[in-house]
Amino acid sequence: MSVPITVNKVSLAGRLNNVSFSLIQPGVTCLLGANGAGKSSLLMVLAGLAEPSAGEVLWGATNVFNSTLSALSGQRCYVAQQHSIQFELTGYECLQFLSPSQSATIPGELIRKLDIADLLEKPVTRMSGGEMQRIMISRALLQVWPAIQQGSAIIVLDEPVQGLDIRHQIVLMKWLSALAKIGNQIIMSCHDINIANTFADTVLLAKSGQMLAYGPTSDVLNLSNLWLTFDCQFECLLKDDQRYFVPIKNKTAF
Ligand SMILES: Nc1ncnc2c1ncn2[C@@H]1O[C@H](COP(=O)(O)OP(=O)(O)OP(=O)(O)O)[C@@H](O)[C@H]1O
Repeated sequence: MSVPITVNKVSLAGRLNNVSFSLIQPGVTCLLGANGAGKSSLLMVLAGLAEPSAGEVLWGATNVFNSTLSALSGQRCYVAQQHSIQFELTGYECLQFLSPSQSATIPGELIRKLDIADLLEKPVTRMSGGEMQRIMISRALLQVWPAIQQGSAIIVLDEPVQGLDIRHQIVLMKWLSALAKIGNQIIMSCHDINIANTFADTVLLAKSGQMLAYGPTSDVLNLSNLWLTFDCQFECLLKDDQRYFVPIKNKTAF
């Protein structure tokens, strides 16, 4: 059963200022904004990992910060923007080590969608950036696998397509869309406007720690909002009824 998320007047000292929005329906939500806009800060608050100095985050009727992290960990997972694993663990050991409550079996669907079969025996210290990213996303999804099957997981991903080649980006985003269709909430940051435009049901636009706009992707992603968000002018191209946003060279505010 899907979990609605309400962010109510959230502030985080110097990083977020009075942010409010709600995600009632399950879906893929993309958070876009310039460097330093507050995307990672907001995702950490949403995931229950950074307590706001004011305001509240509700998952259904539950105030996230009245729950313990162990109580939250079966329902929500989180992938950080940067990873640092110093140990000589294999991909398989990394999944097991970081998700000790899981059985030794890694679901075939997870292995196929993240394309990690060849990474399970490979030490993470010898993985490429994109390979490591696929293992870290797998680890997070494995943590909440039973909730994902029930359509009640909250999946918080900070720049999940960062470092992935285009094929892995598309396979991942299509899969996340399918997981959202069975009730899961996917909330992710992204620097690729066209990934958001193609796959997101909802877009949040952040600027200077505040929410500039949020709502259905087709409403929120428009040329004036993109200018306000990024200080960069875009052109909108149409092909087969699909919009593509292309930045115009030499049309930035700087
Ligand atoms: N741990 C921290 N303590 C205090 N301020 C922080 C901390 N982490 C980030 N900040 C500041 O908060 C602001 C928002 O940072 P945040 O990482 O949330 O931005 P972002 O939108 O994710 O940026 P990027 O696109 O570069 O990843 C920045 O000004 C940053 O310097």
